[in-house]
Amino acid sequence: MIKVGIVGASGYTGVELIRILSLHPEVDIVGITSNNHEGREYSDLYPSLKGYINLRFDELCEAEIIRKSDVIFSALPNGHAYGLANEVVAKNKKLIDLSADFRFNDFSVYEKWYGPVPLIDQKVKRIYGLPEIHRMEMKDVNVVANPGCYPTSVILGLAPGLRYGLIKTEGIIIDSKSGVSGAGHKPSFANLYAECNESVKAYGVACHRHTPEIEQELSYLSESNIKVTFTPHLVPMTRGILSTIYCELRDGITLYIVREAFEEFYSNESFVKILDDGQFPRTKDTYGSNNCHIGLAYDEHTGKLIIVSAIDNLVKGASGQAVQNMNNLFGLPEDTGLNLPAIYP
Ligand SMILES: NC(=O)C1=CN([C@@H]2O[C@H](COP(=O)(O)OP(=O)(O)OC[C@H]3O[C@@H](n4cnc5c(N)ncnc54)[C@H](OP(=O)(O)O)[C@@H]3O)[C@@H](O)[C@H]2O)C=CC1
Ligand SMILES: CC(=O)N[C@@H](CCC(=O)OP(=O)(O)O)C(=O)O
Repeated sequence: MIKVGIVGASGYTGVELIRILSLHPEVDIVGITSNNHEGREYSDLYPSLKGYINLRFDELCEAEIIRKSDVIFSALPNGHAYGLANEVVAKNKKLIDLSADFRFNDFSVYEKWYGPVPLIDQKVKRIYGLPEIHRMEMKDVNVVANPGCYPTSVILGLAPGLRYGLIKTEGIIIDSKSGVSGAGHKPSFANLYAECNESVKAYGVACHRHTPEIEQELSYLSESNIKVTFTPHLVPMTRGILSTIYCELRDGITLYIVREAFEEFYSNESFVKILDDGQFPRTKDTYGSNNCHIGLAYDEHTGKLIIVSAIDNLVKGASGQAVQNMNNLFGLPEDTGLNLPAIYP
């Protein structure tokens, strides 16, 4: 059995990790930490998991959680995973970090958008953990940077078109919408019921910190320097991300060619589903699952390709993808413990 420790287990991605891992056939959860709930029974905080986990929260002690675990999931806010990574490397264990701390190839990009980066052990070998793109490079790493929720939906939506050179690299526009759980469980005025309910708002317009993450991976896929227009929106629902992406086809490329390319690119993937012609994703159809649904259309009027992609931000956008990465790190079939359809209706 793989011994798993979860730091930041009391947050929304933490509780989703425990929902998934408590049913994983190869996992034993050996330790959970929180900032404010030390000593408290997990199911006392989250009764939905009563009978599935029988642990109390520990105070976060990096050395202790690393000692008893084979792999640590860090579900802490940005900026907290560096110390853990250094210790993990020293003790020859693995870290899957759900924050943005290790997502950037160039740490100066992180510093510009998030803040200072402390000294990192040169032996930290890390990878951007979007398995559909990077699983082959995952073998020898000790730190997996789990992707952001918006970037997951966007990169999966654009990967085949860019990898096969079917779409133009300039002028890509991304309109994304997220449920409120994307902001975590930390209370904030902006996320109060009366602020979010019956309201939709754009935020982070022209400055959201997921823009450079999206650009890094799209540039990698297309082997060029891609800039995108990315606008996220907050919508009054709990879970889910829907991204609508507008781009231009290269000369001679048709929707038929694009659809064939998407189907081929994802033909061996367990979690990415290309919808039939004329069908478009709904967040409801991915709710609680690790699936990403993608729909495609060609707008004759403007000559644009429109790609619509839906995920559950807490599953494929965070904890499900993290477990997918763990399965890869430990040589298990990638869908182990994850092969559940969405909850519907
Ligand atoms: N929510 C989402 O959809 C997604 C989130 N992420 C990323 O995953 C990470 C976790 O997100 P999420 O679960 O939503 O966040 P939450 O705010 O819900 O949970 C954060 C967790 O970190 C703990 N924590 C907070 N501050 C500290 C601190 N200073 N020292 C130690 N522990 C601390 C909290 O403890 P306590 O409960 O005691 O406060 C809690 O366990 C973040 O980096 C986020 O950016 C990535 C993709 C999607
Ligand atoms: C709705 C909402 O607030 N969403 C969050 C997404 C947070 C996240 O997952 O981002 P990192 O892991 O990169 O910090 C936001 O826009 O900040």
